[in-house]
Amino acid sequence: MHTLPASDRLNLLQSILCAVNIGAVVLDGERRIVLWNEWMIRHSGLTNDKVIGSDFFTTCPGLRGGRVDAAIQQALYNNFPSLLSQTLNKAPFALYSNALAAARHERIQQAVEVTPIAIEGAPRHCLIQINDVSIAVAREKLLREQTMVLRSQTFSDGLTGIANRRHFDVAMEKEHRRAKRGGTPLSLLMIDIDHFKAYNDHYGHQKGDQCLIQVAAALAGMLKRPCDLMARYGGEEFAMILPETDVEQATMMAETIRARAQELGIVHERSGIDTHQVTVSIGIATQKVDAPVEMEALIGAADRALYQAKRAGRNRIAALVPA
Ligand SMILES: Nc1nc2c(ncn2[C@@H]2O[C@H](COP(=O)(O)OP(=O)(O)OP(=O)(O)O)[C@@H](O)[C@H]2O)c(=O)[nH]1
Repeated sequence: MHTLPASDRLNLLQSILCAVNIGAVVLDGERRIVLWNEWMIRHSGLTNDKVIGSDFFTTCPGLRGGRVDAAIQQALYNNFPSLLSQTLNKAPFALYSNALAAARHERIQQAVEVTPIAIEGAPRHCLIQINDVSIAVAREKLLREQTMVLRSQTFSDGLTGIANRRHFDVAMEKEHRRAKRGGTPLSLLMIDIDHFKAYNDHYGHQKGDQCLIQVAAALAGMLKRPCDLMARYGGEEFAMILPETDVEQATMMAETIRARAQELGIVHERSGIDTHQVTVSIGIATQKVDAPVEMEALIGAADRALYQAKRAGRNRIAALVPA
């Protein structure tokens, strides 16, 4: 087997340390820098004549007392290697991909590994390896953002932008459970645009869509508390979940919504009412604190109340207590 003489082997090792695409720093037992490879020079701007032999924490003062410091102690004094998670440690070393990034203080994203090194006849040293994980971090960030967008799309209605039926189902179940557990009232409003088929037939589907968008935005804008939810329940029907709201408060809210929809002044020649405006009918159901019901019973009661409001002439509200 052909082996290189010791001096050539050293040269080879040095060339490898220059060529590798990671940062490599070696500290002696006194935490003095004994190796600072080309990658480190390129990305730190600190040359070997400045760093070799110097105290590591004088050269990198920002690292004193932090996780890298603890990892170095673990390696030198306890002989334990450490891998510093990128998410917890962001970018500990002042390393930059180029001069522009340095001017903007945009550090390379880093994964840092600290390993103890045994050297024959000398106190233990440690090797610090720094990997540039900027691309992986950027990709992760993009994926997270895309997931957020997808999630919000999954829960919002494509036409009106308010919560969709799926969102309603999830929120309703959560609020129903919360009301039962906390012993609080829970109200549900079913809101339906009156004579909407006639509106579509008279003005066309596109105008119908515009009407839905306008009504949805106006009604959703009336919610005041973060746990209230207005959703498109289906077609021209909306549902409003009002946690911690008793029947009197829900009735007041429904009446305000009915009036607000009419105030929008959307012309509807076939509305069947003298003012020829788009109106809504609203069914209210409230689950009382002392008489909790199944969720389906609450939704059913709101539906029946809506039907009552329609039967009574539309542009009005009706309330039912579920049993
Ligand atoms: N433009 C538009 N129309 C829709 C949409 N979804 C449902 N509709 C229409 O909404 C209308 C609902 O009609 P109906 O259920 O008969 O009720 P209505 O005419 O509003 O009558 P009442 O509810 O009894 O006052 C139908 O003509 C549907 O085509 C939509 O996304 N866009």
